[in-house]
Amino acid sequence: MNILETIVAHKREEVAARRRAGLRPPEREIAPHRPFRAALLDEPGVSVIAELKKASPSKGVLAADFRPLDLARRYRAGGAAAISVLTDERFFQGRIETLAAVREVVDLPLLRKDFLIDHFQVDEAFAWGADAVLLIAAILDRVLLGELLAHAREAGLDCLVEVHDERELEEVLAAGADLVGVNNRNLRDFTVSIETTLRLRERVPGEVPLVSESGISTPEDVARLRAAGVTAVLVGEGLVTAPDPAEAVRALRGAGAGR
Ligand SMILES: O=P(O)(O)OC[C@@H](O)[C@@H](O)c1c[nH]c2ccccc12
Repeated sequence: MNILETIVAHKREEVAARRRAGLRPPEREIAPHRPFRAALLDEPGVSVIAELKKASPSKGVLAADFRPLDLARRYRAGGAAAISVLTDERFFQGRIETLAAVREVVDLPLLRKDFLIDHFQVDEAFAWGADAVLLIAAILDRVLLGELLAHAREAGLDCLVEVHDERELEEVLAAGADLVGVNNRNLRDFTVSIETTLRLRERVPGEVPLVSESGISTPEDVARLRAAGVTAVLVGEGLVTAPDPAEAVRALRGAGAGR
C-alpha cells in the first residue's frame, strides 16, 4: 500500500467510529459563513492560503511547539487571504476542534483540510466552522466526487478540488469544480515539483481560479506561479517552520503582487 492508500484505509475506520459517536458540534455558537473562494479573488496579486500543519507523514513533526491560534493570528497579520486547517489526527496530528478555535481569533475564511470520503465529514466541517472543504480527486470516484460537491454546496461550503495530473483535472472539471488545486506533491511517493502546476495551468479554464499547493517556500516560487497566472498558493511547511510567520506570508505576498 502507498501512503495515500494507508491514510484512506484508516480514514474509513475513523469515519465509521465518528459516525457511531454522532456529530458533536462545539458548544459555542459558530460565527456566520465567510466566502472562501471569493476571498482568493478579492485582492490583486497571488493570494496566500496559510496552513496550520503540525506534522506530516513525509516529514514527521514540523513544529514541536505548535500553537495554532498564535500562528493563525500571525498569518492574518502577514496578509493571508484564508487559512487551511489540517484536521487529520493520525497522520498530521491535527484536530477538528482547531477549526472552531481559530474561527474565534481570526476573521479569515477557513478550509477544512482532510481526506474526505464521506458525507458525514462535510457535515462535521460545517458544524465546526469550516467555510470550505478539500476534495481530493485521487481518492474519490467520479460519482462520489459529484455527490460530495453537491452536498458541500448545499451546506454553503466552497470546495477546493485537488488534482495531480491531466486525467484528474479533466475529471473534476467535468464534475463541475469551480476552484481547482494542483498538488505539487505526489501523494503516492512524496516527490514535489512546482512544474506540475505550470504544466497543468493551460488546461484550466480562465473562470476557474487555480491554487498551487505544496512545496512552495520562496518568493521566487511565487513569482514564477504569478507569471503563470495562478490565483493563490497554499503553503504549510514553509510558514509553520518560519522564524517569523507573519513576515514569511508578507514576503510571499510581495512576490505575488500585481497579478
Ligand atoms: O507543507 P507544504 O509543502 O507547503 O504543503 C501544504 C499543503 O499543500 C499540503 O499540506 C497538502 C496538500 N494537499 C494535501 C492533502 C492532504 C494533506 C495535506 C495536503
